[in-house]
Amino acid sequence: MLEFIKMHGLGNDFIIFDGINQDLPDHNELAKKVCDRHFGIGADGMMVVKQSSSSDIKMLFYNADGSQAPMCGNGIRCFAKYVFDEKLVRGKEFEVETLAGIMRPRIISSEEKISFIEVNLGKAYFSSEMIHANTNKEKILNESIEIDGNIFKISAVVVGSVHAVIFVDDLNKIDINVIGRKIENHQLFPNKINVNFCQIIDDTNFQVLTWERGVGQTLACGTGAASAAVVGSILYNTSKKVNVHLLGGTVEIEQRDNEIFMTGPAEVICKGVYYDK
Ligand SMILES: N[C@H](CCC[C@H](N)C(=O)O)C(=O)O
Repeated sequence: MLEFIKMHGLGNDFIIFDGINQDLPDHNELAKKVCDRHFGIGADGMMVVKQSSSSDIKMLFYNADGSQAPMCGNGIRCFAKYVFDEKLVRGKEFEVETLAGIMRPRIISSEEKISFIEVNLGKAYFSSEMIHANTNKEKILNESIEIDGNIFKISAVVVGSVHAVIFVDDLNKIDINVIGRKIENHQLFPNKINVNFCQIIDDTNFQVLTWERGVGQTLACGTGAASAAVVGSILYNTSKKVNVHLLGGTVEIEQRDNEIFMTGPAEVICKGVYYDK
């Protein structure tokens, strides 16, 4: 039996296991099983808490299909609430080691069910090499790609994880289940990519639809929202502080001192034991 907590950030939901005080089986297999919405607990992703040698604590993240991802924005807010509430870290500001480097959460308000958390996500990177993009171009910024006869202007960026950002005039015209999947698996991105369709409402408000690598459509993506905010400020000179509205709610993204800060909720759904065998 494995103890777990289920949480969500803006409807992007996760199972978290303490991997310090209990032994866990193969993480990739476990993620696939617990995230299954019919035969498992049901979630978009799974996180494991581990001890870190370089930071206060370490987060491992897995998608619902069992693949490992470097980082998750909504996930790390939930992770931060969990390790703070369980006193696995000391203080309201701490460092979390992830495969994408060190992230710095700060607990802004803390209640049993819901807390608000800011996370310093670090910098955005555009190099095609980091994105593992199949191109000679140094970066992919507002490049045209054709999907089913339609041209999309795509930008690719690393903010914790890899993201494609596509600005469109009208999100209602996007069939994300078709186009999201095609861009995720496009030959330009041999390692696949998360996909964010973005409509600018005004200088400080974006609407974003998310398609996640290894999951499918989700209600929100924190690092995707941050990617949209960064690309928007470069291409359209939008504000350095924007509210990104997603299907599951709103996250605030601020760029200051060359770093990206994400602020939003983390909410507990339930705790329980998972019968692995
Ligand atoms: N939902 C997450 C991102 C997960 C990224 C993952 N799907 C990948 O394969 O990179 C977020 O809130 O930032």
